[in-house]
Parts: sequence; structure tokens; C-alpha cells
Amino acid sequence: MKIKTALVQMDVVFGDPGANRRKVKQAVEDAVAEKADVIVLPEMWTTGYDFDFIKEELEDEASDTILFLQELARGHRVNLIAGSVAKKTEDGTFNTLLVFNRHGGLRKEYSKAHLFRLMNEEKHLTQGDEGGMFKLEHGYAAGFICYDIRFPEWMRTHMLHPKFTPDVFYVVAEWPKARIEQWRALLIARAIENQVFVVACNRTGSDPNNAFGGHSLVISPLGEVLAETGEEETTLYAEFDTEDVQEIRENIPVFQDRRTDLYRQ
Ligand SMILES: O=C(O)CCC(=O)C(=O)O
Repeated sequence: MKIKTALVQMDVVFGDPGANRRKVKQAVEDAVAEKADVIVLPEMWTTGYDFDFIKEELEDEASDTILFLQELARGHRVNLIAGSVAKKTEDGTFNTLLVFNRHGGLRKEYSKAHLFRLMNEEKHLTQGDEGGMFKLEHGYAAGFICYDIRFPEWMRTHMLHPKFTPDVFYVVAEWPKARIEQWRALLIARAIENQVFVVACNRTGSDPNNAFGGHSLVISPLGEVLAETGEEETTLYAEFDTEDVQEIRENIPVFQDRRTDLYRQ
């Protein structure tokens, strides 16, 4: 199925969910005017990594954001890979990716499995224990958050599901500018080795501790960069056909040729 994706590469206002929601509303309206089928937001876009805000003021912020996103998705009849938000639960505060279909249905919540020690994430947040697989109208896909892309075994695990095979990996991130070449290389490798489209939305701008690198990307299962931004605050558009994965997987059948007898599980 052909889909048009819109990746909202925004500069997140630190600790100000209201200001960030206003930005997202405008970006979604603009992307809908461009006839996007799937709109992708970056990681932690409501608060950024403002751990003081997250500890002291977060409260039910995630529920307000969920209602806001449901209305946007339903009102504009558009699918949202709605980035991730800090979400407080009785088991801890998680960095949670939210996915909505065109009817406003919350189709997936995936909490970041690999917390990033270099930014003290594990001191403030709780790691998720479940996978990122979900289904939208274009078929199966999986969602990942930033540091997750350094763990090929985690992404490969999603390809080995006994019943469902994703055709697209969506990645949402606050990836620093200092390591942006690693971001590109890791994403291209994950696309080639798993024979999937990779749609990766990073934030731009800076917070008190880091400058972020933008360079949101859409990559084909052959590792071709179909679209890429620079560092500016913008929305990146790309169209592709999820059915293209079939021929690529038939040509080079890596999943048939795996030597599970040689690998450590
Ligand atoms: O792995 C990296 O270099 C960046 C990861 C990161 O910034 C994050 O997970 O928030």
C-alpha cells in the first residue's frame, strides 16, 4: 500500500507542553493539507528532557496529551505516530510512544526499552518491557525510541514474531547533533538488515544540556535515503509503497538463510 509520511522535525520547548501542543496542532494541520497519511512526531515532544518538570509537575499531562492527539487524529482523519511523551503510572514514569489510527483509536503504547545512561534517563524513568509492534491500515509496523536503534537484536526480535512481520520501522528521537553520523549509519543498517522501510523523526534545536541534530530520514529496505532534512525546524515528506518489501525479501532471503544454530540467543 502506498503511504505518504510527514515527519515533524520540531524544536521542543523545554518543559512547556501547552506551547508544544500548539506547535504540533499547526504542524498536523499543515501536513493534512499536504495529504499525509501518517504523521510522525519526535521523542518526548511535550516536555523535552526537563526532569524537574517531569518529577514535580507532570501529573496527568499524558492523559491530556492523549485526548488532544485523539481529537487531532479523528478530526483530520489521519494516522499519528505521535512521538513519545513522559507518562506517569503506578509502576513509574515511562518514555512512551503513542500510535493513533484515523478514527482516533489509540492503537499502541510502547515504552522505551533501552534507557540512555549518558543522559541519566535511567535515574528518572522506568524502562519498558514490551515490544513495539502495531497494525495500521498499511499493515504491520514497529515503533522504537532513539537509543533503541543501537540494539539490533531488539529490532530484529520484532522481525521474528511468529505471526506478523513489520514492513516499516518508525523511530522517534531526541538524538544529539554530536553523534548525528552514527544516527544515519545505524538507521541505514537497521533498514538493510531487516529489509524494512525506516521512518525516523528526530527533534532539532537545543535544551539546557544538548544540541539536537535533526536529519530526520526515510530509508528504503535497500538502504537508499528516500528523503532527509538538515537541521532546520521543518516537516519532511516522503511517499513509498510498503509492498516493495516483498520483492526485496524474495531476492535476498536473509530470513531463510539465518544460522540460528550458530547464534547466541
Ligand atoms: O545513542 C545515542 O547516541 C543517543 C541516544 C539518545 O539521545 C536517547 O536515547 O535519548
